[in-house]
This record gives sequence, structure tokens and C-alpha cells, in this order.
Amino acid sequence: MDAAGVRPGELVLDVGAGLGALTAPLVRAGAQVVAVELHPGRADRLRRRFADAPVTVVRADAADLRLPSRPFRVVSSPPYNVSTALLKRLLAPGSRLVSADLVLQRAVANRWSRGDAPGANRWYYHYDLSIGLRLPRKAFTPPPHVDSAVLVLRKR
Ligand SMILES: C[S@@+](CC[C@H](N)C(=O)[O-])C[C@H]1O[C@@H](n2cnc3c(N)ncnc32)[C@H](O)[C@@H]1O
Repeated sequence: MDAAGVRPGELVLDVGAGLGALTAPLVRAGAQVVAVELHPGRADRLRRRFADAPVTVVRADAADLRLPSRPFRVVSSPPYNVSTALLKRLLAPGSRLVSADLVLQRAVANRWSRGDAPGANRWYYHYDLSIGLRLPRKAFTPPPHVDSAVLVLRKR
């Protein structure tokens, strides 16, 4: 969250919002948040938890996301199995994405930051991609089988 540098009033998507671990600090930073969550029970809990906050909860598949028509940022820890589909969607022509800070499987984040992802060369004209915080598996409960890292995208 600190590294993302979200400012008050910015529109931020939290994709795979879970129970709101990132949604809550985004609200504290003053963001207008769209929390996307596929699981119906978690989406309901998010709605209840953020009923009085500037949070819109959308029950949707991250791989099939409708993007905002105005500039937006993404701060998210999405499910690993939709990482590639989500990145392609965020970087598709016409996207108003300004920046993204995504917790991904480290190998996937490294591949994208090296420009070694399918069709990746296209977006290097428009975005800088780099590796941010490295997160060991023990940073999560329960620990996954792989390490993670934040893939940082910034529009040039
Ligand atoms: C890795 S957890 C992250 C939860 C929370 N953001 C956090 O940092 O603790 C991913 C979340 O994505 C949700 N999810 C799984 N598949 C999804 C999909 N296809 N679209 C949207 N959300 C999905 C899961 O239900 C889960 O809550």
C-alpha cells in the first residue's frame, strides 16, 4: 500500500478483494474503491463491511472484468490462476489503466518485468514494468507453495 502511493479521490480496483485486507487501507488512503470478488459469500461480507465507505463491491470474474471508462489504478492480490488473463485485460487497447501494483507468483512477476510474457512487447511502449516488494511464502497464512512479488506497472 505504501509503495503504491494512492492519493485521495483516485479510483482504485482491488481485484480478488477477499475480505478486504487491501480494501480497508485503500479506503483509509482516501481512494474510491471498486472491490471485485467472485465468491458470493465474500462479496456479501465486503458489502456489509464497507457499507458506509466509498466502496463499490462487484461480484465478477477477474478474467472477464469490465474496466472503468475513466483513469484508474489497481492495487490487488488476485488469485494466481487469473494473473495472465487479468494483466492482458488491464493492458488491452483502450484501457485507462494508470498504474497497477499486483501481488503475483514471483516467477510470473519476474517474467512480465523482463518482457518475457506472451505478447508483452506491445505494452512496453506505454508502461514501465518492474518488480517491487518481494514477499516470501511465509508472509501469507496459510503459506502457498510459491514465493510472491509485487509487479509494478506505471504508465509512461
Ligand atoms: C489471494 S486472495 C486475496 C484476498 C485479499 N485481497 C487479500 O489480500 O487478503 C484472492 C481472492 O480472489 C477471489 N477470487 C478467486 N477467483 C476469482 C476470480 N476469478 N475473480 C475474482 N475474484 C476471484 C478469491 O475468492 C479470494 O478472495
